[in-house]
Amino acid sequence: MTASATPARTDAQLAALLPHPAADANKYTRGKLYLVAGAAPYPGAARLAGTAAERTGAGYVELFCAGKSLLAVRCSSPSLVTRDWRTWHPARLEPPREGHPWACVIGCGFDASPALMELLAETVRAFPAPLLVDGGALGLLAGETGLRLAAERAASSEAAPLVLTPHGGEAARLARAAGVSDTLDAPDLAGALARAYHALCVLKGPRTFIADASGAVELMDRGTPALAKAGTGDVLAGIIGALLAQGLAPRDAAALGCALHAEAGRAAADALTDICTTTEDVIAFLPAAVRAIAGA
Ligand SMILES: NC(=O)C1=CN([C@@H]2O[C@H](COP(=O)(O)OP(=O)(O)OC[C@H]3O[C@@H](n4cnc5c(N)ncnc54)[C@H](OP(=O)(O)O)[C@@H]3O)[C@@H](O)[C@H]2O)[C@@H](O)CC1
Ligand SMILES: Nc1ncnc2c1ncn2[C@@H]1O[C@H](COP(=O)(O)OP(=O)(O)O)[C@@H](O)[C@H]1O
Repeated sequence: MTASATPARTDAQLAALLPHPAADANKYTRGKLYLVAGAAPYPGAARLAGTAAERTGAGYVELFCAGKSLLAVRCSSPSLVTRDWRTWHPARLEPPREGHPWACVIGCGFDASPALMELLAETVRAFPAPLLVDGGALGLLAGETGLRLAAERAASSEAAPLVLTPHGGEAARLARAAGVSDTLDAPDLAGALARAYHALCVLKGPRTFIADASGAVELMDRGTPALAKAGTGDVLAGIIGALLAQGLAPRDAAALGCALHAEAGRAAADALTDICTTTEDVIAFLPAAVRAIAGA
């Protein structure tokens, strides 16, 4: 039987979640996003996620990427603080201080290299604040080791939340690894993945379903086929990551993030046509999305 998804939230409900900065804000109180992304073949994915996070209000985005991606990202996005991911050691981080929220996004532009499995494992084990897993890292998570790491994270005393943002292909891999039927309807599949991986699951597609392990599923269907372009998923990961980094609860960050992403796609398509909209345009039209939702 298909789980029934609750309808998308109203703009007024979403507007109440927008993280406007306080008058006395600084870049750390606005929220820090650690972004572990961009293997050598995919520096663009790291840049897309990072700049989308900056546009969504994160005060500080620190990007850890492959040595070979460093120069490309640094030259194209000087405001991203960009480091070699061999210096990423989440186990050495002290938990964030009160009023200085953090989050981490890992996996945009990951390939299947075994060294990246170690990076992912250390991050799932030790990152002490909300963690979003996207892109190639979802393929690495899809296996016995990934299932065990997710269960251990959920059982640890801090139990900082885990968020997964698979597209249909990534969801099928996660499902196979967990013994979940990948023929389930999307809302049921999202719920089954949430339970199997002890996570909030944002199952992306023309209609996006946000499910948690309790069985609650929320529908977001305000997108546009103009969003069917390489890299728009990396943009969504950066947007939701920035909202988590600003202290929103995972369900709220996912609902608002998906709505902003969809609305930015619509605003870009209105201005530039559904044919000509590029992934970079989706980031450029995030202000229009914020205005549309804030004006509700
Ligand atoms: N600019 C950059 O640097 C960019 C870098 N990127 C990075 O590339 C990495 C690989 O990510 P990826 O998504 O390109 O490839 P992969 O995970 O192998 O999945 C593709 C397979 O899944 C299947 N599939 C089924 N349903 C699907 C669906 N709804 N949506 C999409 N696919 C669906 C599909 O099968 P098909 O439908 O063709 O039968 C196909 O065989 C990742 O780290 C990402 O971050 C990209 O974001 C692009 C911009
Ligand atoms: N036809 C469509 N209608 C609405 N949204 C779409 C459509 N196709 C794709 N999207 C959205 O675009 C994004 C694509 O993400 P993903 O497949 O992960 O791209 P990538 O891996 O290239 O970054 C998702 O947020 C998805 O919901």
